[in-house]
Amino acid sequence: MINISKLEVGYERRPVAMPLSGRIVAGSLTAVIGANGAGKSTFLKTLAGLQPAISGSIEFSGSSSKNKRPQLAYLPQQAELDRQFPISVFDLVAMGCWPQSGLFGGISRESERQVLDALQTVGMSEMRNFAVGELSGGQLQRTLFARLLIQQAPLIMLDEPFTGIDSQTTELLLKVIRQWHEQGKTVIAVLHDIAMVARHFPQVLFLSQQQNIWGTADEVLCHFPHRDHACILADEFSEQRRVIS
Ligand SMILES: Nc1ncnc2c1ncn2[C@@H]1O[C@H](COP(=O)(O)OP(=O)(O)OP(=O)(O)O)[C@@H](O)[C@H]1O
Repeated sequence: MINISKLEVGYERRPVAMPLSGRIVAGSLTAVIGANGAGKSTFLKTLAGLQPAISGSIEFSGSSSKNKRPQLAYLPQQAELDRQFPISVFDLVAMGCWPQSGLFGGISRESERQVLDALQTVGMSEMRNFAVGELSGGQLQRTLFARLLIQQAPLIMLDEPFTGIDSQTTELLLKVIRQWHEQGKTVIAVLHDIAMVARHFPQVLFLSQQQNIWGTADEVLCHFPHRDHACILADEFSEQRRVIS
């Protein structure tokens, strides 16, 4: 369980969104939505401990040591990745074993098998010796999901995992997310496609400069008259069904 209280996220003491309070229940599947610049990525980075909070608190309960961030797997936006880093698909996925193997340790037979299994799950087995720089956006995203798979973290955070990704890859990766959910992992994903959120994400957090709304998909998405839209525009939000701020 993650308890969030009066959390302000932003840069150089300047908040980029309204203070946020709520909780993320263990095993839940949450979409974070909002217009461009609403603070979704900043919120996710703050939750992951990659960005300091301006004020408020984030408490993790249920992990072995009280209020210690549990092991988490974080997928940044593709734009933040260095595609030219000289590494093969196999080695990029094997980096997910570092917590077990250490930075300079070779990977065990068992880890090697896990890497190959993960590559198979995302349909990248035959490209395992390709350099990452040679991959298409969809192939790179499959590879990064394979790395998330072998990290075996109970908490998974995904920042716009489907932006610019082809529909076949999106369907495959949505299946991986569904499996994580069935295994009881907590998954939080920043998304833009409301129709996809409505279909696949039971919990939704809507961030905006004016207010935040957090609840079930029905509670939150009823504010959007065009639930079949593929993107969220700030002026699409309907005030009439306001629930919480
Ligand atoms: N490193 C940074 N330093 C200062 N301001 C930043 C930094 N990164 C983002 N911002 C600003 O913080 C605000 C929120 O950015 P953020 O990336 O969290 O929004 P977002 O909701 O994820 O947007 P998008 O949907 O476009 O990815 C924006 O106004 C952005 O310009």
